[in-house]
Amino acid sequence: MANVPLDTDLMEHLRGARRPVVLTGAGMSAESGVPTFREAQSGLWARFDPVELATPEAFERHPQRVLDWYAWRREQVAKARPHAGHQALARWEAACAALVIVTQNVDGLHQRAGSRNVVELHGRIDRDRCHHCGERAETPARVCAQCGGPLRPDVVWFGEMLPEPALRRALGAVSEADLVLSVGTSTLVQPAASLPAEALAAGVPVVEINPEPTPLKGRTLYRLRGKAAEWLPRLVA
Ligand SMILES: CC(C)NC(=O)[C@H](Cc1c[nH]c2ccccc12)NC(=O)[C@H](CCCC/N=C(/NCCC(=O)O)S[C@H]1O[C@H](COP(=O)(O)OP(=O)(O)OC[C@H]2O[C@@H](n3cnc4c(N)ncnc43)[C@H](O)[C@@H]2O)[C@@H](O)[C@H]1O)NC(=O)OCc1ccccc1
Repeated sequence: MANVPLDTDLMEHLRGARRPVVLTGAGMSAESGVPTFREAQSGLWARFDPVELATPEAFERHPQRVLDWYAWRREQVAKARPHAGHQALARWEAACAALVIVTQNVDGLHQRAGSRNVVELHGRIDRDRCHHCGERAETPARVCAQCGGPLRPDVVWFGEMLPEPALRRALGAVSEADLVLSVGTSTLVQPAASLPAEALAAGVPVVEINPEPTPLKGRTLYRLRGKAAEWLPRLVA
């Protein structure tokens, strides 16, 4: 990848972008040691499908199993450190205050790298909230201080609606964007996956960074085959 010359057209879009939006998925955190959603099932969790564990139904049926899975993932996130790709995006934000990062990741690595304009579509794994009343838990506890309900990670589970303010900010940013990057996402989970597709439908240049092919296609799509920590530092001055 390193010696692949960068398309001049693409470089012009990067240099000229005034309202860039960067969409990130699990692949953005892979080089920081956080396994992607598809890879998260190793060792004792190998026999569970993540899409099944990350549901309100699984929590109601097997609360301890779901809490143990999140405890395991929290350890990995706590050990992880932002990589050169996260740092490049933080540098870009410092140079272009209008840059918005819209992430599906729940690990907070963008903020740890210094990025501020981060929209978290699927919540945060290092916080708890009440499964019944939604109240955030300030301190680690087993039940909600407000209603006594069970506490669970403050993430969006499959079948649950995304936080409305975050979704509105993401849709707004993409509708005003003059450049979109789609980094480390398989673009299979909705509604996040509709964001790069909408930008392409509007003829906005979209740069995809992924070592693997994804279903994303469109006239203004630039595919950069490779890894986030390798490509992003090359794209950002
Ligand atoms: C599986 C999928 C088909 N299901 C859905 O999309 C569902 C249901 C659904 C709604 N509409 C639909 C329409 C059609 C079909 C299904 C649906 N969506 C929902 O339920 C959403 C909520 C979705 C959010 C779920 N929560 C997550 N996370 C938080 C929890 C937690 O983390 O525990 S999703 C979770 O999985 C997703 C994983 O996707 P990716 O991030 O793309 O990661 P993945 O592992 O798949 O791929 C990694 C990629 O990186 C690449 N890569 C690897 N290494 C690198 C590298 N080094 N550099 C760059 N790239 C790299 C790989 O090649 C790969 O391409 C992320 O979003 C992640 O946040 N809610 C909802 O729609 O509510 C209203 C509603 C409700 C009911 C019914 C109708 C409507």
